[in-house]
Amino acid sequence: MSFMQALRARWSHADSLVCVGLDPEPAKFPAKFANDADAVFAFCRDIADATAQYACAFKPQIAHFAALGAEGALQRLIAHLHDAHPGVPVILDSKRGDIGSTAQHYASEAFDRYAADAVTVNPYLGRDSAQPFLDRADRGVVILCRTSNPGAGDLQDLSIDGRPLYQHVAAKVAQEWNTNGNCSLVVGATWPAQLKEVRAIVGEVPFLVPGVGAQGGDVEAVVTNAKTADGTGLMVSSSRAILYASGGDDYAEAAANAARELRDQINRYR
Ligand SMILES: O=C(O)c1cc(=O)[nH]c(=O)n1[C@@H]1O[C@H](COP(=O)(O)O)[C@@H](O)[C@H]1O
Repeated sequence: MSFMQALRARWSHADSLVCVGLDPEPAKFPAKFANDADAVFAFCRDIADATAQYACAFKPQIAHFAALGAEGALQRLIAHLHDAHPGVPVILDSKRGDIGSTAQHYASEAFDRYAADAVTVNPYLGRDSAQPFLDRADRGVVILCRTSNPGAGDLQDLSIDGRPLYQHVAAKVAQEWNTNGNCSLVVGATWPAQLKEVRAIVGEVPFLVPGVGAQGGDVEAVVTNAKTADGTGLMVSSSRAILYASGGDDYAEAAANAARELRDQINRYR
């Protein structure tokens, strides 16, 4: 099953548009992990197992593992996600982008080494830099469009031919890069007006929407501005607000509650 098929099936079967972000920060782990040499894997596994029923996707963020020298834990975690939760697609958040000959290796890293179903990609180097990812028709390519951070507009809002750069990215991806139907776009939850504008440009192309929870994005505004006609089209991603909902022994239960509450809040506006 392709990433897009899996995502659509999951939206429907789990009745959820929640993407659970897996961004391990050992300093925030509960005390019981203090002497656990495999804490990064064990903590993320516990969170994933507790939240899977509320998730349309998982999104491990690679820098959180690589900075700790924990790439092996990331590899085992993704293998565990596939084994234990086979219907839930995994998006590797690595925001890659480089000349084509190097990008091939980044695509292989995401899809062959880590066995991710989808990967985040930075489009700044242009079409040939994204091509090795786009060519993997069964995998998802999640392309940065209007990011959630405060400085998103520094470059993404620069006006070119009368409209901002991020709108050019949206139009190019939807009309030219999406020949395999495997593209989605990152648009931050912190920018409701831009969510609406991009939705109007790209039709049914799915959005990855980070920025609810710790970054303060408004769930109602996200869903009403960015859902598709059938009330789907979104992977609303939250990491810290789920992962660190409790610093105590009830961390997994608290994470499950946070994911369920986010699902329910989203579903109120679909
Ligand atoms: O591509 C992403 O996932 C991403 C894009 C973006 O515009 N903003 C953004 O926050 N992210 C990622 O989404 C996650 C947000 O984490 P929380 O703010 O803790 O929910 C982090 O892993 C970020 O790297």
